[in-house]
Amino acid sequence: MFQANVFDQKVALVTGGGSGIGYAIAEQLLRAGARVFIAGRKEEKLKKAQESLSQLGQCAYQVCDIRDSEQIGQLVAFIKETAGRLDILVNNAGGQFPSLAEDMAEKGWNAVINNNLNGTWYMTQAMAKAFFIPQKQGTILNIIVNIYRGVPGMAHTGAARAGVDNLTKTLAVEWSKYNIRVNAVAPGIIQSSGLENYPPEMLDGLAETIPMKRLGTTDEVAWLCAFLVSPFAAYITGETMYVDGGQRLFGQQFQL
Ligand SMILES: CCCCCCC/C=C/C(=O)SCCNC(=O)CCNC(=O)[C@H](O)C(C)(C)COP(=O)(O)OP(=O)(O)OC[C@H]1O[C@@H](n2cnc3c(N)ncnc32)[C@H](O)[C@@H]1OP(=O)(O)O
Ligand SMILES: NC(=O)C1=CN([C@@H]2O[C@H](COP(=O)(O)OP(=O)(O)OC[C@H]3O[C@@H](n4cnc5c(N)ncnc54)[C@H](OP(=O)(O)O)[C@@H]3O)[C@@H](O)[C@H]2O)C=CC1
Repeated sequence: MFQANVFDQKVALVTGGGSGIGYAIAEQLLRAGARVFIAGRKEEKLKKAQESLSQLGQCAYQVCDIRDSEQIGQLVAFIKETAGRLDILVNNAGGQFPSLAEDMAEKGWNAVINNNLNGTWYMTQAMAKAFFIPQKQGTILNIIVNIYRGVPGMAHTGAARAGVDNLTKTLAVEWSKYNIRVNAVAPGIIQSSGLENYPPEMLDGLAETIPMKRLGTTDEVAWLCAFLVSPFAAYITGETMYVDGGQRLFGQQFQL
């Protein structure tokens, strides 16, 4: 999408870069010249992704659970040792499970809040303190979900992602003095590995509930992400952009 040198000398970290949307984001950044680190919980997945992404440029992986501060500290050390700096953080790692609000166990609620809100925060604060604030420069991009009309059928993730949406605005203001931009992207329903976590019957007829009558692709999300972390978006901060084929404005989101 960009010329090959847009991210020359830039170092990026994509959490959840071993699959789906995160992989597509890593691919776009590499194609435009960035050096890219990917992180996730499953080594086998990361290794396979890194092998294929390395055909496009410098790519390394590290196992890191975004909920674990010790592992985040090890990731900071790894990036410092191997690249010496970080310019771009894409908080893409996340997930949840469908459940009616009244059926949700306390443990399940906490697991989803911890993964999507706390994990994103731990990673953001650690990378800002280690790199962006001392460098007086950095770009953070948070991947959330379509929260425009709430998230019926997944109240836990709606609450967690709305927290990240608001954090995006707050940090954009607080950290503008360090020349750090903070934005978010809210994908609609995207044809990616992530959808394998949902029963196929939940996906039946879903395209009809979207004005564009189709699901999005991982590239269509990644193109927007690459733009938002690029110098072409230098004056955009505190913004959440939807890439959803108009879904947020139209029709029924979930069969409840
Ligand atoms: C309409 C169609 C779908 C539209 C999609 C909308 C757009 C969004 C799409 C995406 O986000 S795609 C990405 C999808 N990827 C995932 O969702 C990842 C899947 N899940 C996980 O990563 C993990 O399960 C978790 C949610 C982060 C939780 O992991 P953790 O290891 O912390 O907890 P667990 O020990 O697994 O579970 C704790 C607790 O949570 C409850 N629970 C977990 N899974 C389910 C489930 N499938 N159904 C019901 N409840 C669940 C449960 O209470 C667990 O405790 P125990 O009962 O196991 O003791
Ligand atoms: N696909 C869709 O329709 C939509 C997806 N999204 C969001 O986009 C993001 C990417 O989803 P998608 O690519 O579709 O799905 P995937 O399930 O393929 O991607 C999720 C990634 O996050 C990683 N991950 C999850 N939890 C953790 C954790 N605690 N620590 C580190 N890594 C973690 C996973 O890696 P590993 O298993 O190795 O830990 C995986 O690579 C997610 O936040 C998702 O919720 C938002 C809206 C719609």
